[in-house]
Amino acid sequence: MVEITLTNTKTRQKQTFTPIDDKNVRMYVCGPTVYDRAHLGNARPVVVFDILFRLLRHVYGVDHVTYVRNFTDVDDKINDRAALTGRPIRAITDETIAWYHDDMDALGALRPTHEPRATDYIAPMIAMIEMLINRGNAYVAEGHVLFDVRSYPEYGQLSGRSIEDMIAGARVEVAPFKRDPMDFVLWKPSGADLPGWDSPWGRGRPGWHIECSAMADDLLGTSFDIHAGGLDLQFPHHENEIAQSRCAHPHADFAHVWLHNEMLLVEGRKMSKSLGNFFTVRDLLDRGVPGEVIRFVMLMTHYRKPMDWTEAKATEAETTLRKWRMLTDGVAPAENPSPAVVAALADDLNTAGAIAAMHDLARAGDAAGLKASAQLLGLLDDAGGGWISAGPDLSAFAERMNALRADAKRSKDFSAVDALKLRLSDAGVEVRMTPTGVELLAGPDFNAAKLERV
Ligand SMILES: Nc1ncnc2c1ncn2[C@@H]1O[C@H](COP(=O)(O)OP(=O)(O)OP(=O)(O)O)[C@@H](O)[C@H]1O
Ligand SMILES: [Zn+2]
Repeated sequence: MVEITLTNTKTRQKQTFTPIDDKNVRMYVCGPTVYDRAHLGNARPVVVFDILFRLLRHVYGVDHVTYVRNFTDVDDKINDRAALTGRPIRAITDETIAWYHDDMDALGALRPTHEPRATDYIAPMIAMIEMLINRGNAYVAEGHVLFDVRSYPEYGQLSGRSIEDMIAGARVEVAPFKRDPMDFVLWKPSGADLPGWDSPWGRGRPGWHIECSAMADDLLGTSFDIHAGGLDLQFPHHENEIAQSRCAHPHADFAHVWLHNEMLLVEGRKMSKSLGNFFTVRDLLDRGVPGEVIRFVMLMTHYRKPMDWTEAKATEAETTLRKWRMLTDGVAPAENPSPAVVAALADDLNTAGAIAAMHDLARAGDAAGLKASAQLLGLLDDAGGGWISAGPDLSAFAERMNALRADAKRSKDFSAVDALKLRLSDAGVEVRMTPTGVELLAGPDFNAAKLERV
C-alpha cells in the first residue's frame, strides 16, 4: 500500500497517515458561507482537498472514503445581504449553492460524499450546546450561550498560542456578558426579523463554530481522520471547533490530522471579500479561461505556500495542457497512474512534483501513463465540458488562407499567402496545402497568444 505523509498542523510535523478505519477514511473540510459567488481564493481549498480526496480514493478504494464539506447557510453576513437586497434568505442561499456547484464543477472538483447545510443540523447543535452546559464548559448570559475557554486547558494548542497572546492578537468582541474576552458564542438570540429556532434559551440561532462541530460529529463520528480548511480558519474557527468537540466528547479525540492550505494572494495580501481585492471564479471562466487551466495553475504551487494568480502562469498551464491533450488524444489511459506521480502526491500533496513527473512522462512519449496520471489529478478528463480540447479551433484561419489562395491563383501574387503562412507557423501552426484546400494543425509549439495576433 502507498504510504501517505501529511503535514499535521496539530503536531507541526510531516507524519505518516494511518486511518482509524481503512474501510472508511473520513475527512471534513470547512465549506463556504453562502451569500456570494466564490472568489478565486475560495477555490484553492476546494482544488487542494479534491486532490487529497482523489488520492485517498486511489489508495483506499473509491467506496472507502467519506468526504464532508458543509454549506454555512446561517450567518450574519447572509442576514445582512438579505436586508440589503430585500430578498428571502433561502433564495440567496439556494442561488449561491447552485453557483458554487457550477463553478467548482467547472474546476473539475468531485462533489463530496455529503454537503450538509447548517440549517438542517440545528437539533444536533442544540444537543451539543446542552451537553457543554451540563459539563460546565458553557454558560448562559443574556440570552446567549457562551463557551468558557478557561474550562478547557488545551485551548490554543492547534495554533500554538497562549490565551493571553490570542487576546492581544485578535480583535475579539468584548461583550459585557462574557466572563472572559476569548469566550465565544455558541447560541445567540434572534429578534423577530432574523432567522431563529426555538431552543432552551429562547428563539435564536447558532454561532458559526458549533455548526462544523455538530455536522462533523453527526456525519463522521466523534473521532475521525482529517479536518481541513484554509489557514485563515486555524484560529479562531478550528481552535473553537476542537474545544467544543473535545469537551462535548471527552473520550473521543475529534480530528487526528489537521491540514491548512496557505492563502491565494493579491499583491501580497489575502484575496478576500472583506478587503474587496477579489475576482470570482466565474469572472475567469466568463473571460474564457478554461476551468482546467485554473485548476492546473492552483496545482503548480504546493498547498502550504502562498500563491498568486498571474497571466503568465495561466499561459504556461494552457500551453502544457494543450501539449498533453495532443499527445494523449485518442489514447486509452494506462491501467495505473505512474508510481512517480502517486509518490509525489503521497508526499504531503506535492502537486508541483506530480506535474514535473508528468512532464517526464510526456518527454518519454508515455501517452497512456501520462493520461492515467493526469486523470488522477482531475486533468485531461474526457468528461469535462468546456475544457481544453485536443486542439484550438483554426477554421477561421483556414478560411482566410483559402480565400487568399484563390485570389493569388488569379493574380499570380502569392506574397499575402506566404506572409500568413509565416505568421501561422510562427504561432506553432503547421500549414498543409492539399488539393481540396488548406489544412491547419496546431503543433507542439502552438502558442495561443501569438495566434491571436496573426
Ligand atoms: N485568499 C484565500 N486563499 C485561500 N483560501 C481562502 C482564501 N480566502 C478564503 N479561503 C478559504 O475559503 C473557504 C471558504 O471560506 P469562507 O466562505 O468563509 O470565505 P471567506 O473567509 O468569507 O472569504 P473572505 O475572507 O473573502 O470573506 C475557507 O476554507 C477559507 O479558508
Ligand atoms: Zn468549520
